[in-house]
Amino acid sequence: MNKPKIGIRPIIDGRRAERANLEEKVMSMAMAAKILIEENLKDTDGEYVQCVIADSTISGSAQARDCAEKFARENVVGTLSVTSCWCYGSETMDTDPMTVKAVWGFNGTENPGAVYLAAVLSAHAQKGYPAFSIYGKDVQDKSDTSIPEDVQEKILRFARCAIAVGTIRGKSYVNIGAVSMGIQGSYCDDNFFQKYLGIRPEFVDMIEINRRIKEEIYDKEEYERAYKWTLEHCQEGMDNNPDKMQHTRSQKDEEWKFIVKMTMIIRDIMLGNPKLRDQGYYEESLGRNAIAGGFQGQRMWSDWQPVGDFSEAFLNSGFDWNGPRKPIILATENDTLNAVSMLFGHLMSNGSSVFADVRCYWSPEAVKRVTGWEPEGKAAGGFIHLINSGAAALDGTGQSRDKAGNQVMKPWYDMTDADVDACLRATKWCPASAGYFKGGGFSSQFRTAAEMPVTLVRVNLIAGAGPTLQIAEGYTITLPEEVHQIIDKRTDPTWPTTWFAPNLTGRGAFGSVYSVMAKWGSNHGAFVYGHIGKDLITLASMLRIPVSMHNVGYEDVFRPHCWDGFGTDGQESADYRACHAYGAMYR
Ligand SMILES: C[C@H](O)[C@@H](O)[C@@H](O)C(=O)CO
Ligand SMILES: [Mn+2]
Repeated sequence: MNKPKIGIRPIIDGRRAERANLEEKVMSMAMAAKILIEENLKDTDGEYVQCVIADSTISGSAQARDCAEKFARENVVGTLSVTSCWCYGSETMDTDPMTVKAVWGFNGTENPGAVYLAAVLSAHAQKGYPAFSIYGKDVQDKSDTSIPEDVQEKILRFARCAIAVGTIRGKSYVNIGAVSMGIQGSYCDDNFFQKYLGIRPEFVDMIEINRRIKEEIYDKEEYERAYKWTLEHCQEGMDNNPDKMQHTRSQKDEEWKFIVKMTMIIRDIMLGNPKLRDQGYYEESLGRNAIAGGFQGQRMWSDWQPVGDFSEAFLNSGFDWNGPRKPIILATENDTLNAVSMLFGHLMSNGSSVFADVRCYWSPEAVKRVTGWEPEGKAAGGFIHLINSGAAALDGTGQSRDKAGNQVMKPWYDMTDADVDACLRATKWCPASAGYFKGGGFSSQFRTAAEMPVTLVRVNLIAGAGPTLQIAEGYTITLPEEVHQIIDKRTDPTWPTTWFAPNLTGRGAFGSVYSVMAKWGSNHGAFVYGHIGKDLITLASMLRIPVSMHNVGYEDVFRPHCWDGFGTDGQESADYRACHAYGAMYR
């Protein structure tokens, strides 16, 4: 596979007499940027991102063409033009409308790279090609070949987000089933996926799962292994159903077998499986080139078949019976917009995304009234109950540990056997709530028992405004045991619970926890590990999705330079105007 790459364009003054001493400097900047990216940035496969450098320095349009040809062959999705000197803006710039662009101008004054930067950015702005501006805060000596820290951060953020744009381009979104319970996000918007993300939506009827189970279209050797592993590692939890609604032991035993097969089948529908080819199922073996998908579940499935919770929970986790593996994004209730939220979070963290109902704001007063406990510390302003109706990536237990022993959620490729074990031990599988889910199955029950920095994300579609993004950085918090029990039991205690306290800024949407909840765009959100709001803001600007609400500091907002041409004060409204002016990336 020709993976997306970052292309580096060393730019130079065309006057050969002048450039002799510059050639080396500009090439050394290109090389330094390549090394920085290749040594620090991993893609979602856990592989280091690759860069290509133009075959020659670029002083004008002939060399710009040669470079563009090379980059097209190499699947370059983001271009970083670098220079330490004055060069000719509109003659050297990258004019390929499909690449994401940045320019790094060396901050020195002998041969002013930053003057080129300013000039070429004005050309980008005037021609309508958004480009990110990178330029160090402090003047460097001409002989200094190091990349200052502020420049490093910008180069890496640009590269991470550009690679994400290239990773999703040309992939598919697989809707398994149709619309769940009238949830609007579950009406897959073809226009949004195709034009904003470059992703092709596809539909597969849920009956396909039954067909593959009935006709045994799955890898039987893997199934035996997966089933055995499941019996050993997945603890059955309490049956919360009234006695007469409980399924019998033998029904439950059959349901376990069914849900393991169903998980493999959904994965195979999305990604394919060469083993199916050996069984004579060539078309099935190909899969659907999915980057994400969703499962309708309620109601036409869950009214008579085991719920999809086991499948959704494991596919979204950073591991399964085969050990650590890349999360396979699968939205609950076919909420396509939450799937995109999960996808964005995954692309920025290389870890799992946890799907959740944004269910309830617990004010400090309400907590006190119901439990007698006065919230303190991070809970002092109240908190939000994140709880999906039965499925969540097991990474959300917060049981993985970093080297220092802190509880974290990790990029999947850093997960150890001990992490996997700990996540499994913290999860119970409770028979699904029979009132809601007549077909049985098992819900993943856990509580996030860790204080972790996380970012809650949601993509919305707003008539008149188009797609928008909401970002809330904050912390998962833990509550005193008794308090947790009292308020968790007010809803379905067989579901996975996370208590979330967003970081407050004292202003606007982040003036209070209440306001964060009140302004959330839908019943769902997805959280990932870390405070990745600044990465999401950069990614959203590349895809021309305005951010309607965020709690990231002004200094950390990094968008294409021309965004400032739409206003530098009220960042949100300038973002909307810029996104509308440039429009979706793929027309
Ligand atoms: C069981 C219920 O139907 C839940 O699935 C429902 O509250 C939701 O999750 C809505 O998003
Ligand atoms: Mn829901």
